[in-house]
Formats: sequence, C-alpha cells, structure tokens
Amino acid sequence: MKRIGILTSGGDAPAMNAAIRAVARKAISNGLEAYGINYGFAGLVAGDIHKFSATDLDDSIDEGGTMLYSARYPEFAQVEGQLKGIEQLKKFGIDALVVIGGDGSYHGALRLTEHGYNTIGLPGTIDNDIPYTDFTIGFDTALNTAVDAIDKIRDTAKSHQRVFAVQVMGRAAADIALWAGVATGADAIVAPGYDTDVKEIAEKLKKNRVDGKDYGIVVIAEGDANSDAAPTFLEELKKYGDFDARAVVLGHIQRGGRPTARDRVLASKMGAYAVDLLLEGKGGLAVGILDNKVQAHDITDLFNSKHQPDTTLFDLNNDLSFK
Ligand SMILES: Nc1ncnc2c1ncn2[C@@H]1O[C@H](COP(=O)(O)OP(=O)(O)OP(=O)(O)O)[C@@H](O)[C@H]1O
Ligand SMILES: O=P(O)(O)OC[C@H]1O[C@](O)(CO)[C@@H](O)[C@@H]1O
Ligand SMILES: [Mg+2]
Repeated sequence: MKRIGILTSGGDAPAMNAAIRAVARKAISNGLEAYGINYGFAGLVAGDIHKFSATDLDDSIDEGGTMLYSARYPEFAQVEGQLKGIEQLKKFGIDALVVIGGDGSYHGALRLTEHGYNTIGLPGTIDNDIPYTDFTIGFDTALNTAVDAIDKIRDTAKSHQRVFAVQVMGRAAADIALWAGVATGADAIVAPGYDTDVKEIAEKLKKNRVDGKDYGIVVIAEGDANSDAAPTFLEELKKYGDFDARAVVLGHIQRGGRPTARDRVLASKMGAYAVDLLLEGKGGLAVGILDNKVQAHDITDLFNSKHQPDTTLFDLNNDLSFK
C-alpha cells in the first residue's frame, strides 16, 4: 500500500481537521502518501483530489470546520456514483480511503467496501449517534458549546424569572440533550424515547416558583434535523400555566468552533489507528472508542446495531433537579 485518501462527509464536526491531520501525518511518517479529497463524496466522484504535504497540515489542529470541506451528496446512494468514485481513486493510485463522517457517510463507506474498495470509517459527527463507539469526534466540543450557551441563557432566565426551552442538535440521538441537561442542572430534559409529560413539567416549574426558584431551563432534543421541537414544547407548556417563556434554538453554533482538547486527542488517536490498520493490511472497518480503548469493528456490524445513549443521564437529571 502506498497511497491513502481522506475525505470528510456530512455535517462538519469540530476536530475533523485533527483527524485529517492524524491520518495524513501518520501515513507520511510511515513512508506513505496522503491525498485529500474535497467536498466529501461529491468531490470523490468529481475527482477533486490533491496530495498532502506534511506542511499542509500545520495550524489545523485547533481549527473547527474541515479543511477538506464537506457535502451532503445524496447522489452517492446510486451505484453509478460509487463506481465512478472508485474509478477516480484508482486513477490517482489511491489504495485505501478513510471516510470521516457520521452514520450517513458510513453508508457510503460500506458501499465502497462492498464494491471491494478498502475503506475505513472514522466517526466524525456532533450527534454521537454511531454504534460501537462511546464518543464521536466533535461531540465533546458541541456539548461544551451547548453548555456554555445554556449557562448564558440562565443569566437572563434568572434576571427575568423566565422559562427557557433550549433546543439542541443531535437528530434522533438525544446525547447532546442528555449530557447538556445534566451539565447545566436543567429542570427537565425532553427527548424522543424518554417519557415526557408536559403537564408534569409545568407542575414542577410552578412548584419551583412556590419553593423559591422562579426560573426554569428545559433542554429539548431536536429529534429531527432543523425541527421546531422547542417552540412546540412551549405551546404545550403554556396550556398548563402562565409562563413567561422563550424558546431558543441553538442551531449551528454547536457545529463550529475550536475543538476541545478531548476531541483533538480522540481524533488524533483514531486517525493514527486507522493508518495502523491499513498498514496491517486490514480494511472494511469502522473505528471507535469503547471503555477508553480505540478499536475497530467490521463496518457491516454497524448497520446491525444501534447507538446506545447513556440512558442513566435522564433519570439522574430528574433525581438531581429541583423537586
Ligand atoms: N445510503 C447511502 N449510500 C451511499 N452514500 C450515502 C448513503 N447515505 C448517505 N450517504 C452519503 O453520506 C453523506 C452524508 O450523510 P448524512 O448527510 O446523513 O451525514 P452524516 O454522515 O450522518 O453526518 P451528520 O449526521 O453529522 O451530518 C450523504 O450526503 C451521502 O453522500
Ligand atoms: O446543517 P444541516 O444540513 O441543516 O443539518 C443539521 C443537522 O446536522 C447535524 O448538525 C449533524 O448531523 C444535526 O445535529 C442537525 O440536525
Ligand atoms: Mg448522521
């Protein structure tokens, strides 16, 4: 094996750059060549491919976004595009591909593997919705961004005795909501798959007022991309009481920004490990971290399994919030 290709796909996630850097640097330091592919699978099909020099990767470890750009390119679900992508890789003499992205991108990686092209997936998504890994690259930064924002919102909530419903990203996965809820001491977490009784939350917020806590924070998991889960929750909440309430949809601020040290280290470990696997002649794998150990699973396994959030966080939050 001589040449490794790298692409980022789906929503950008903090520390994708650290992952790109790790794959490329590890490859170069092992005498291989590293090629960057711009714009995810769209750039792969178009042949937007360039060779990395070691210095191209300077100054990238602390940057959010992705220096390889990203794309949502649904056309890659068609066999024609997948074969065209493989043709481009062969044209550049690239022997194996590292795909950094979320569950959708893993479908693309799986298709390439099924066509016999050696591909390794790294979990790069803020959503933390990938099976066989406790954490995805970017989740920690997004979580800390959400926590920072909620802490700021709390200042206004307290000053104005308001209830804020704060909607966080994560699609169907509730991880950002669960972790951010516990980390900010939210009065309630509302997330798909977890029992929510809006009336009960309203009663709790009203009792809080009587007991001396005259503001509220409810963290809402978006459920679907770009949903209106928080405004919808507030409409319902207002049926059960006279609340001065506001909905805040945190949105894409959760995707950007300087990656946390934890995300940078995770990305560096995973990127280097992917190259180790390729050097051992392995492929068709998805890299993850389980119990603090970086490991790999057959990429097909991922589609027979479902990401398991830390469900204890929901009950923990209920136990710890003001009663
Ligand atoms: N079934 C599929 N077959 C081939 N390629 C796919 C498939 N599903 C998704 N992809 C490719 O992966 C890309 C990214 O997928 P998606 O938009 O779901 O984001 P993701 O990788 O899950 O990341 P995130 O959820 O963090 O945004 C798609 O735009 C498409 O190019
Ligand atoms: O940037 P877009 O395409 O609007 O997608 C937003 C979605 O992407 C993510 O940020 C990452 O999957 C989700 O949390 C969010 O729902
Ligand atoms: Mg996804």
